[in-house]
Amino acid sequence: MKLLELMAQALKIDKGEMEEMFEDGMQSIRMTYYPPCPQPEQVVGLRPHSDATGLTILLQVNGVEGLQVKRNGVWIPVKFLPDAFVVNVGDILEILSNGTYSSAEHMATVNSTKERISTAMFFNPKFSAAIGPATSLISATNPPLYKRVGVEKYVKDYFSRKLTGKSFLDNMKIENGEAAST
Ligand SMILES: O=C(O)CCC(=O)C(=O)O
Ligand SMILES: [Fe+2]
Repeated sequence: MKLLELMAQALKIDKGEMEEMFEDGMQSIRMTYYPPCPQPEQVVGLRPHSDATGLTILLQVNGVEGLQVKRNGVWIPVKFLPDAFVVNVGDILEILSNGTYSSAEHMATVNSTKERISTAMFFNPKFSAAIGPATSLISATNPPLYKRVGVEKYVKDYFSRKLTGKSFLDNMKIENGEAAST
């Protein structure tokens, strides 16, 4: 919550609005085991995606590298730092910040000799909240770029789609001329 509050401060989002969304929010965890593969270039560990979350805190448990982040269209391997977490901005934070923050597109590769274990902790708004650009940010000069939907619908829609890169987030974008409240 502290991290989210500091982000609200940096983004000039009303602190109360951030608290209202994320306090008593949903948290989940995914542990992934990537076995070694003799031909790592032939397989994908975890295919390219952005997390649909607010924030993801990732621990690369056994120090084996494999995480890659897409930046300006190029895949960049993330260096392993002992005793450090990787913090990923998720789609919900991109929406909330009305695009000021961009959710991180990432993937995981496998290693030819070493197994790899990662633990991702996902921080999400509470089920009764709505996901949309922060109302404290929206003005005539900063119109909403994303739709507003209830968390329940957001989660249902997310799990009913095939995930490729950031395609789910594209679905949340307001097309030119489309009403902001849909
Ligand atoms: O294993 C990793 O480093 C990435 C895991 C991940 O992106 C996820 O669980 O969403
Ligand atoms: Fe992820």
